[in-house]
Amino acid sequence: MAAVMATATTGHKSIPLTVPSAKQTRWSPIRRCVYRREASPLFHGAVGSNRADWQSACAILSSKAATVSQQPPQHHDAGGDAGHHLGPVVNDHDSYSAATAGLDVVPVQLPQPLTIADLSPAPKHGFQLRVAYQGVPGAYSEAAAAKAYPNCEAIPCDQFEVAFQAVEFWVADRAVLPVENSLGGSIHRNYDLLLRHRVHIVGEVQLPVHLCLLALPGVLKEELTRVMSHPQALSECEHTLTALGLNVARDAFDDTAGAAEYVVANGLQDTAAIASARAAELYGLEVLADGIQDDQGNMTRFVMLAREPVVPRADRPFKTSIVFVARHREGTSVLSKVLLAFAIRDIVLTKIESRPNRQRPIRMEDEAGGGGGGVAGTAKHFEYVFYVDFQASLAEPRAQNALAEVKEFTSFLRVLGSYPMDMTPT
Ligand SMILES: O=C(O)C(=O)C[C@]1(C(=O)O)C=C[C@@H](O)C=C1
Repeated sequence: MAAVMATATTGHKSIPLTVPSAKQTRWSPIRRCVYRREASPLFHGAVGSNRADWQSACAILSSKAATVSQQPPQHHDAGGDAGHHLGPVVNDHDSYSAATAGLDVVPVQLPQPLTIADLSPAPKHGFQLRVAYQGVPGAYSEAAAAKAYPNCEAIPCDQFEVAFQAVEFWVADRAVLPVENSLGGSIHRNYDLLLRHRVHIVGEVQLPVHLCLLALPGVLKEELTRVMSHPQALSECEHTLTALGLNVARDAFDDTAGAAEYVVANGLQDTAAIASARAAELYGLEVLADGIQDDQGNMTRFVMLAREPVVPRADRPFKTSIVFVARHREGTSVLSKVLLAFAIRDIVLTKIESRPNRQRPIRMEDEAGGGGGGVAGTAKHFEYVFYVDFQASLAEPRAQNALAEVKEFTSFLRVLGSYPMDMTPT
């Protein structure tokens, strides 16, 4: 599957562009895509509708200016034709045009995912907040970015880590990344990356995830031999897929919208993608089934990341996220001591996650309870890094006192962020 992912998301490279507007859209080269004429209702009023604005605009915003004339994809050299401000058309899979031929779609330019190679130097930009997300346009993460920062310039990234680095290297002002889903559980990769990167959680956003089964126009459900999507999305609808009679191969892909794009790019008549209705619009697929998530309340929680923390306040509901490693002498009882530090102060814990402590994955303990040396009768404990979210602001003395106590039991403690809770009605 790795090869599949590489083709879809890293086959094209971003090229620096010269644009007359304030922005330098390194992440907005041209590529062949398909696009329906209707603008998405998701993103309102964020960009002008003239062609130059549209070409210099970001992923999300370009959808607003969707009414482009039917025209073949154009080829330009970077910096060649200043009047067009287009990067080169990247067409390393000519099957794309074959696949789209005959479909009721028009070519469109969508931004390319930022790759690790695109991260320096930081581009100049105007006034819009630049928000990095993982995936391609039409991904749920793009919708989460738009919900978190309604008029933002959304920057697609091909990997979670690239989105982290985009913020660290000032290519983006924020990143919006998924951390957990109500059905599929935690997105562990992002927990691990939170520890490795010097960014702060400055907010959270919860997004209802409405999954659709998408296929090329004319394809029937009965013809499908494979569905592909982000593993999280596949796990969110596994029972419904079976109930729909789709006991077919399920292939993992980098992101939901990327899977949709891949189906179109390769003209796959026997493969469906599980992705958003917006991805169907963007890439010209048909919705075979709508709302196929196993639970209608399916929800993904994203965190907003920035270089600087927000100042904690006590006048509205806040959440605080911490990560810690137990002190060895506390042994395995440290977790209960930490939990008690919150419980006695009436602080609600909303989430606990444990991840392997890769610095020291195993701890030996002999029968007497001390450090063992690999002799007979030595217990081997897995060592963890614990992530805890609790419902209080760092501005509150009870939270400060709880953390002071937690510090006693831990060899490492970091506050990942104290930030406003997402209180938007579902
Ligand atoms: O693939 C996407 O569209 C994403 O935004 C990623 C992601 C995830 O990582 O959980 C986000 C929300 C959905 O729950 C499924 C997938």
